[in-house]
Amino acid sequence: MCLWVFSASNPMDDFVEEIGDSTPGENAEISSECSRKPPQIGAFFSAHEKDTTSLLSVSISAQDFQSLEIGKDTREATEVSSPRGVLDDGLRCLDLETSSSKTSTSCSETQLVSGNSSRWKGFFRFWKQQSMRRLSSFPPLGVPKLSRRKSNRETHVPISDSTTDYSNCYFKPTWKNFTISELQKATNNFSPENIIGKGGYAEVYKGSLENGQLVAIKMLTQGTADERTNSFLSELGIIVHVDHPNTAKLIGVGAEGGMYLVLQLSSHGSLETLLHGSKEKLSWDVRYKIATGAATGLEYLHERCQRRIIHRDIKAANVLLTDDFEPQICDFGLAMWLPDKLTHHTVSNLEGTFGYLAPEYCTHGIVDEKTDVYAFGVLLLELITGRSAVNSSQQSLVMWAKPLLEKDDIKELVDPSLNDSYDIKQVRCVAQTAYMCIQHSSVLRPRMTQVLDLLKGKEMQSESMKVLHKSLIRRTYSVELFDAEEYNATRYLNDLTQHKKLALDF
Ligand SMILES: Nc1ncnc2c1ncn2[C@@H]1O[C@H](COP(=O)(O)OP(=O)(O)OP(=O)(O)O)[C@@H](O)[C@H]1O
Repeated sequence: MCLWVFSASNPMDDFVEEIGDSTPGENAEISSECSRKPPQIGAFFSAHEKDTTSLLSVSISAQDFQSLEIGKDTREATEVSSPRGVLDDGLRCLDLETSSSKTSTSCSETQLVSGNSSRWKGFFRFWKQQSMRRLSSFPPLGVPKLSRRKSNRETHVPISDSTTDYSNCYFKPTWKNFTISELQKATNNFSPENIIGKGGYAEVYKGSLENGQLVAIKMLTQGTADERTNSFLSELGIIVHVDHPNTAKLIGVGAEGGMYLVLQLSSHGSLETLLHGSKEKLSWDVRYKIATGAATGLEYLHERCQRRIIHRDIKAANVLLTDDFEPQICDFGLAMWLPDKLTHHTVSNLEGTFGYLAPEYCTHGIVDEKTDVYAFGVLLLELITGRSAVNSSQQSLVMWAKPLLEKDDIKELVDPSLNDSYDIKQVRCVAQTAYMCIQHSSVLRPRMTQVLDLLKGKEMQSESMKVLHKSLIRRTYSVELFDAEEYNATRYLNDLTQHKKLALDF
């Protein structure tokens, strides 16, 4: 396996070092060192340029924009793999450019990396100018337009050096810019009765637009203005980029008097509510549909989307269900891009949800597709067992289910409320898939394409599945020992408790 590690002893020195073949144990050591290092700045600016352009049509009031400006001090810690990081870098380049004739090292490095940087400077200058002019909403005809991409490989970069030359902008946004009065009208003035969900960052209201369309309006409520702006831009940057039947759909945004995302309403709400908070129990057929649909959505994010996206908060509360129980992955607030060249990214802040956090993320802050795969394995266990990821006595579902999975004790695993009405073959497939997804060692977890094969009982048809299967069977004594020593059950629970305590203290 090839591991790429960022060296960041000086955050300005962006370079990637190939470490070479390494065992999981070696990976852990190297990554541990990485996780203490600051995130890279500006290195992947060019990799995100297409996505950043999506933000062109978002109107940000001058006040909101000031929040971005005030947030400069915290930018050093911003992950460049997030759309927010990309945006911040661009703005910083612009600030430095306008305030000083000297160009900072990070900016010049950004320019070195990005062959099109001058166009990007143009874009940010343009965007900043528009915001400074207090354009609370772009008039439809004034919106700079870029064409929507036609294929995965096509790029339409809209910005030329002539900073406000609208004729060079081909972007045609597909979402609407809502005024605050439109949103108030849709939600009966944000009546508490219209609240359909609450998360750690937002309240979500059911709304009805003038044309009768039902929507979910996500109003960011938590954190400082700065944090809200960052979170809004991060989520927006990702959600405008994704387009799949199994991901949430954006209808519009509102940036007047707050920050709002207007989403297509998923009439059945979240899987969490249906699975754990409803008297009516989901049938096995619906659960299996949700398992395969959510896997398809996550596979799209990881492998089929134009840029690889790591969701970082896969959980039952972030899977919405449409009229016909089609699952849609939502809440891209923590999502980040993983540039093609990299196998993983390390983060310094532990974010996510207890019970779904992969061991390597807890210990080393490593984020890659496999951290999502682990969380997806927990979600599969919830579907089979009907139990929550962490119960009221803080018992982890993984710890409870693992011995039963190893004994293939399906009867004990399955949600008793299903009353034996389930397809045993399907349950076995889902259970085996979950087992592989929750492996301690991330290299032993399948990729999402393999997860899909496994869920459909096709594992032996695919070559890569056979390899993975063999590697699982051939787990050597030393690998087992590594897992046991590196991250045993007790330590996992200790970590969970510690993180929870820290979160509460904070
Ligand atoms: N499009 C939608 N249709 C129906 N319900 C929705 C929709 N979007 C969100 N919800 C409901 O609102 C809840 C919170 O939404 P969301 O997860 O986006 O908020 P958040 O504050 O970002 O959450 P988190 O704390 O997980 O980061 C969801 O679990 C779901 O119940």
